Amino acid sequence: MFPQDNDYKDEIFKTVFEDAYHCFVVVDRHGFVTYMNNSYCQFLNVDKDSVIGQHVTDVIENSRMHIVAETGIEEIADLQYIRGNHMIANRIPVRANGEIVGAVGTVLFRDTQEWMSMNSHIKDLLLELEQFRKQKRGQFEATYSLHDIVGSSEKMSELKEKVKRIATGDVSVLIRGESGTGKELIAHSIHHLSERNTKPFVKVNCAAIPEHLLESELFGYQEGAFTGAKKGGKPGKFQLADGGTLFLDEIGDMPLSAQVKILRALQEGEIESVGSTHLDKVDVRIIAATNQPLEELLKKQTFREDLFYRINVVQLQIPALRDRPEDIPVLAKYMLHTITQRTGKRIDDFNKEVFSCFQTYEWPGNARELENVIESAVYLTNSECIQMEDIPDRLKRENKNLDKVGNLKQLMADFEKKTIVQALSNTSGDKQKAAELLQIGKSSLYEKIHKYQL
Ligand SMILES: Nc1ncnc2c1ncn2[C@@H]1O[C@H](COP(=O)(O)OP(=O)(O)OP(=O)(O)O)[C@@H](O)[C@H]1O
Repeated sequence: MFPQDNDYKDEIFKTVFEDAYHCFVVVDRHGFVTYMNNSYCQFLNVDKDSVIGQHVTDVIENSRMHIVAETGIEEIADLQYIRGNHMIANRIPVRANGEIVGAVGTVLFRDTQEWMSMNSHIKDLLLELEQFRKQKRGQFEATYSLHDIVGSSEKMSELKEKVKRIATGDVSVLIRGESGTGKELIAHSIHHLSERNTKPFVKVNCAAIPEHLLESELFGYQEGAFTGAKKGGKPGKFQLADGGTLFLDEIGDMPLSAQVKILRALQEGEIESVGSTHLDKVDVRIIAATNQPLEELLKKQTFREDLFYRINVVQLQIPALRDRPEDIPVLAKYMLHTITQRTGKRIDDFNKEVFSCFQTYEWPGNARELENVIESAVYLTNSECIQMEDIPDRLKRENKNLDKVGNLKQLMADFEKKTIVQALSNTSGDKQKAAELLQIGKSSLYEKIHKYQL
């Protein structure tokens, strides 16, 4: 009981919650932060006012608070990796009138020194455990989370919101976007935010496996199934991903024979390994990715319509880098930071001219191309700031052309015309499909076709 009829209620509350060593956070049933105490804000180095109302996954690395607020299942003494350390977290659902209304989380540590010695001990043990796990599972883990996806343009913010909404639950997701836009990164993040995040994340690159090996790669094989088969057989990616997520990258390159089997696995939850006489039950969530126009493949009958509808329950479209130039500076700085951390080089900025080149270049290879350009510049440069001579000529050429043309209106019209011609050619002249591809209305497309006399 509090002393003196709760006279000091506020002071006690302040001491227990605000200034205690323990970190406290409260989220609502959708995972949005409603309270965070001073210790937690200091520890995370965030501003107290600005965290309120943010989604907890945007504030706390690897948080599972939103999952507890959704499932109502408490998690006690769970190890959570935050800011380079393993902390011990308790997450408890809050109920009111029989319904879950949110969750309270605490991160426990007494003082940094004590924690550091305990943490290094745990780190050693975890490292050892990790080695065993990796040997056992062959590194089937999602290494990236939503925190690794840099970009605050409206398009990327909307995308990240959508990722958060669809991550929990088992709905199949189709991620679309040009090469190098970050499709794999998004797939990792979905897995990370889902209830399956303690289970394997297994990637299959459908384009990289020869057709005759794809079936055994996906579904495994039994001992003696074919000449050269391993003793004891081999599990396939579906078995390895059981309970977790299977990421089918470049699904547009999947041969028809494998498509039938995948469909059965998704519909019935059953697979048949090569040489087996029985079916095995599997429980996997499918995330597929492609940069191919699947609708075109349906028409050409190289992609099954039933499989398309099965995997296309939720679609995420990742915008090309050229369509969100405001993300380029922050992405470039982030990449520079990670590359210099890895290589130990002391380079901390870009020359202004380099930035302006970055923003006018088309980036056909998207974020991957940007990453490669920065990585090569880091190796080439002699200064602490990336200079024009450190970046490839192709980036400068586009910039010069732009200077020469000068007339922005004309330049934009040329680009629009070129893009429409390209869209019409990609869709074999189908205007409805071209409008969908360009994400504009059909009547707007007709107007532009008329305007450019196409
Ligand atoms: N928004 C982003 N923030 C940080 N890094 C990014 C972002 N988008 C992409 N990257 C980086 O760019 C590289 C390419 O990303 P990723 O492999 O996910 O692209 P992809 O669309 O799957 O490519 P592909 O279609 O060629 O398989 C990776 O190194 C990734 O870390």
